[in-house]
Amino acid sequence: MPSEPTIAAVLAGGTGARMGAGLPKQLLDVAGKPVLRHTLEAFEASAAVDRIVLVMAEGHHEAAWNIAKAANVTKLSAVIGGGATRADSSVAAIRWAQEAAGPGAKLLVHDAARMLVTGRIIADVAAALDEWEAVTAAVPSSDTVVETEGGRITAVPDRARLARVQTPQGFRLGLIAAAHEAAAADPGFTPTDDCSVVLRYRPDVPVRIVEGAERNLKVTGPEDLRIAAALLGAP
Ligand SMILES: Nc1ccn([C@@H]2O[C@H](COP(=O)(O)OP(=O)(O)OP(=O)(O)O)[C@@H](O)[C@H]2O)c(=O)n1
Ligand SMILES: C[C@](O)(CO)[C@H](O)COP(=O)(O)O
Repeated sequence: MPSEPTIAAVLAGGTGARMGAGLPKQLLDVAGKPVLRHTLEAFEASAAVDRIVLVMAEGHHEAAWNIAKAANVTKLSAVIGGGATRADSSVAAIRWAQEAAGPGAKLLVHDAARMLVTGRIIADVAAALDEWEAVTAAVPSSDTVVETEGGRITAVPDRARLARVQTPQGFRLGLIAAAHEAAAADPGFTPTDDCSVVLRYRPDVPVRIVEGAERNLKVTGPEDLRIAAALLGAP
């Protein structure tokens, strides 16, 4: 019996306002290639991924297809529009995946901005979905992280219990679709990732952690572009 497909949902639907470049940061060059190309190449190269759906800001779909073509990304099946928030863009990808595959399919949701994701992380997240329904890459916190209010520290959680969450985050499609459907009816909840949607609406489902990597950084501001270039050994 053929196994369920694995679909990578690459999210590039944001404005990139914190980059201040006036265009989506995924179109900026790092080490001679757009951020988006680095990310697409990682998923293209992964034997764990069958198809890619790219969520792209409106007005930039043609540019995205051109980047994929230049990189010979044959797994890219669709470029679709996103939403006002990251969660809305996730939902757009989930809806596309539901049309393309059954509820047992694996969906790997990834920030296009995490352009240095490794093949090992992608493979580990996909493999963990053979056993678990929800999985995320994460790294331990080497900083002490505090809770704050009004410029004052209100709590210092035990660092040993903290991790910094990355993407890809992997889900069985039926689970993440149902969790986001429940979240849509809750206007007071603005999740910053997809695992928090599962934790809130399917608390019975454990969210498994697999080892991420410090190099799997999220390109958010201008200095992240310089860090990513340095990690790639660019002059
Ligand atoms: N409406 C949105 C918002 C974010 N994202 C994607 O989610 C990832 C993480 O978001 P972030 O780094 O915050 O991206 P931006 O929203 O682009 O940046 P900013 O917050 O500076 O506007 C990015 O790959 C971004 O493109 C998305 O697909 N749709
Ligand atoms: C999903 C994420 O990358 C996990 O760290 C992060 O929450 C995305 O946040 P952003 O505000 O959309 O950059």
